[in-house]
Amino acid sequence: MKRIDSEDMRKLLKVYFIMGSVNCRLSPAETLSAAADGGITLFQFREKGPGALTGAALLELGQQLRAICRDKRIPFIVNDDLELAVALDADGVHVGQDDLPARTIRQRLGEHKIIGVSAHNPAEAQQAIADGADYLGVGPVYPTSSKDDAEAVQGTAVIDTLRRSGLNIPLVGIGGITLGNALPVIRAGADGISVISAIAGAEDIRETARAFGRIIQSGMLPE
Ligand SMILES: Cc1ncsc1CCOP(=O)(O)O
Ligand SMILES: C=C1C=NC(C)=NC1=N
Ligand SMILES: [Mg+2]
Repeated sequence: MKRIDSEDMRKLLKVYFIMGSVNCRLSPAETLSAAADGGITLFQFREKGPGALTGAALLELGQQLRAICRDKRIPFIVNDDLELAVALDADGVHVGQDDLPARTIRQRLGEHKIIGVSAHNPAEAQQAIADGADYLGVGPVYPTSSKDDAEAVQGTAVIDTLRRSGLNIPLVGIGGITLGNALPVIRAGADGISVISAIAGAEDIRETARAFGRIIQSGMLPE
């Protein structure tokens, strides 16, 4: 089996929804189903922060969300936890700079699984690419309240800098992204946007996900 093609990876990154039980207004299952009906292109199960589930409850929620993604034909990514990803037969894993290196994940999961790595500068980006990452998560682009240990807010300049340094790897922006500020992230060179609260906390989850899709699609069109 070979690695995912980068153009296919770019398509998956367009509207990349991330969530865990602590982020949801409705139940996680209702939230994910509505986001999926709104056309999200990729999902990441990220059970983290105060009140996050652990043990059997974590596994059960993961199985429930994995089943929804299988049903809706949306690839299912697990944040941080390689063993949970294996237990849930996830399509991939996303790791930060303080998690297992992508090289180790690749050896454990094999070529056909998706590996994403958080990067904040060209050096971290280059290392992730050398380690076999399929995409980078770059941010926080704007202030966020969904990650209590987020690195410094960098604006869209961080994406611009990575692209100007010649990096062509599939890349998604993340951090405080809303319908109102998503387009600059695309204009700076991201292949898509990654969102927790703007979708999970939305009044109308399906319509909000759909609106992100329209913005990304329109933002991609040449002027
Ligand atoms: C996981 C993560 N990594 C950088 S910012 C962030 C949280 C993004 O959440 P939100 O979209 O609600 O700002
Ligand atoms: C920290 C993160 C950065 N980027 C992505 C896509 N997911 C994450 N969990
Ligand atoms: Mg992490």
